[in-house]
Amino acid sequence: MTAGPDLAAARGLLAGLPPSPAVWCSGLRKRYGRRTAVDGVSFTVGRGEVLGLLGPNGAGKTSVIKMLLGLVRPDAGEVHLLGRPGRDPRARERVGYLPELFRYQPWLTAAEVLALHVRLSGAAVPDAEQRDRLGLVGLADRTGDRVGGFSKGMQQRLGLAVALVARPELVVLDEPTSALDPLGRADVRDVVLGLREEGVAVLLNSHLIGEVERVCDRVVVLDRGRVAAAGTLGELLGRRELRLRLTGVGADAEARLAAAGRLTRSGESWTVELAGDEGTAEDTAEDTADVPGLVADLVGLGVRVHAVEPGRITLEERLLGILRGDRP
Ligand SMILES: Nc1ncnc2c1ncn2[C@@H]1O[C@H](COP(=O)(O)OP(=O)(O)OP(=O)(O)O)[C@@H](O)[C@H]1O
Repeated sequence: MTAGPDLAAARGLLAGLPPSPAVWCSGLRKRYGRRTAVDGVSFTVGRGEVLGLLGPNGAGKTSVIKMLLGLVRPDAGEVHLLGRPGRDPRARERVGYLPELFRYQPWLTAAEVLALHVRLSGAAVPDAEQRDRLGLVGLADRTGDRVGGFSKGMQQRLGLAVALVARPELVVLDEPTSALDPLGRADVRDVVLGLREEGVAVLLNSHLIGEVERVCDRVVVLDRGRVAAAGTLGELLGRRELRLRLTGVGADAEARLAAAGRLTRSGESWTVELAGDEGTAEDTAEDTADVPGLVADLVGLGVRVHAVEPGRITLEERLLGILRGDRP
């Protein structure tokens, strides 16, 4: 008896399935002494997805990240990274990690730190590509300088280059912008968006909610070691709105407004709830609805348009609501 045809059939079936998620964790639990830091946390990060981990100080974010990466042993729960069990050291081969706190050997230059990490990872990354990574994080003109003389922000940029240098399929960034100036934060935002375009998954732990709102596809909110909320920004923040101040609205114009979405009115102020909106907050309402077309139609119907303003609640407002226990 040969196993050939069965094996081939099984391979065929597997090949037809979607790739395993970049991160899959279930029932993660961790106690430190009598304190429960993480209490039954489960979530996934899809391939090429940017997931934001949010929550107040001490919520368990860094503990979860360390359990995912095998740096802290969970008391319970399971982890799979890129389709391999977390216990398997090969699971971490294609994972880049920027820790919250780290220090590189101060006597090494930035290029040497990168070369060292390439060697540790076992990946074959040519020198030119390593230099590119330093350029990407804004250190192109400091490659030959010793890390001991780097500012905190420059060290964090180098940490990001280290996380990215071995061509990871999953990048875990624990507070990547805590030491960065606004320009540096914008750079990291661009780096994360670039990774998503390349199909690299990113798990981002950040207290800068605006940053999370701009780059993340989905968000997991931790509170006292548990998942307090999870979902896409569209799901967490609700539908986007278009607020208009209009005069001279006749029946035809009102019908045109109602065709764009659910309509409410208070005097001259009209609010249209835009339908079918699941994008990141980077997109504005104008991206998902034909706002110029709507305005042109209204003007054509004799309406005077005084103001048009896209809006919805911010992630910060929603996060505070979740942590206070408000219903969505
Ligand atoms: N090594 C440790 N020993 C004892 N307690 C710990 C340890 N690491 C974390 N804790 C505790 O676990 C809880 C969660 O900590 P963790 O660092 O995971 O939170 P966090 O959400 O990352 O917080 P922050 O936003 O302040 O970085 C806290 O109560 C913390 O005191």
